[in-house]
Amino acid sequence: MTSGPGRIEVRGLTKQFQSLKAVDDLSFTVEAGSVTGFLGPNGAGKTTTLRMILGLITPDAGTATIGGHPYTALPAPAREVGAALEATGFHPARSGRDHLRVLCTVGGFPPSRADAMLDMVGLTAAARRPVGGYSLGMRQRLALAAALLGDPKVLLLDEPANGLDPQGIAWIRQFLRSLADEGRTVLVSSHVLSEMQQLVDHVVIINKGRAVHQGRLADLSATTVAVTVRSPHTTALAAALDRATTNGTRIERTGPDALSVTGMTPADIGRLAHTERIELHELSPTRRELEQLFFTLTHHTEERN
Ligand SMILES: Nc1ncnc2c1ncn2[C@@H]1O[C@H](COP(=O)(O)OP(=O)(O)OP(=O)(O)O)[C@@H](O)[C@H]1O
Repeated sequence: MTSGPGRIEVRGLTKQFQSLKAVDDLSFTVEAGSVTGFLGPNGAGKTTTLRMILGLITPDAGTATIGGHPYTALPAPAREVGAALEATGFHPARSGRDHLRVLCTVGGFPPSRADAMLDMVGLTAAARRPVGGYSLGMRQRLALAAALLGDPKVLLLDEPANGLDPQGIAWIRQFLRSLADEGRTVLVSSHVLSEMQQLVDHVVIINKGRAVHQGRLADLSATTVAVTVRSPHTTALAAALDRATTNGTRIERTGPDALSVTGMTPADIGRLAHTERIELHELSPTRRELEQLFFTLTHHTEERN
């Protein structure tokens, strides 16, 4: 099997808890150099999948590999994969710095990594304070620092933006982007889709344990992009658009001087208006929010079930 370094491959992964199929024949691939959002509503099976990728739960069927190997078969897993599954499990009386230094000892990393990572996640000022006094956002940063200690090629983060304020979300967005730009694989789960819109470039969307969509976020938005067109001559414009349309084009009148056009680019519409000598007052694409797309996708799967 050929597999690039850092590529995560999930094939037919299935896990049943009593009568509940938490993960159901799930397959997806995450490439190095990207930030991929692993998205789905509460209970969709995201954490269970991450735990199976990390060898913490045994699947009933299917495989999950990192760089072509199951996690448990990696020669130095802590140096290859960093994971932050939940920002709990910290000893409340221990300082953030001591917490990371313990992990350095366990993982065989030089103790200097602890301070370097605290600096990287912006926790240097709080490094010597007990973790018990940290906010949820600070714990998220500490969990991220812990995941990065071994300088791993692959990062698996479960809801890393949870508890961060808008400034923190902006920070993590840039931080994860820079990690991906260094060639790392970053897989980030979330059920808060609005947080992910600016953060990820690829998405794997799951619902009830099954994949409902995967691909580039840009492609997902582009498929449903609508163009708002304003003109004092909407009737003439609609007629011209109608003559020029292909199968996938939809023209809706959204106001006395406005049309919404799906299936044509702003450039196509502008060119046509120019040729037909129709005055335009606005020509703007309106991308559907990820959240709205997500509800459409999960609603469709529910209808199928
Ligand atoms: N150990 C377990 N025993 C029984 N059921 C479980 C167990 N772990 C998870 N589940 C159930 O499996 C389903 C999927 O849970 P999972 O935590 O993977 O979802 P999730 O997408 O991560 O959700 P959230 O966003 O709420 O964390 C849920 O219905 C959950 O209650």
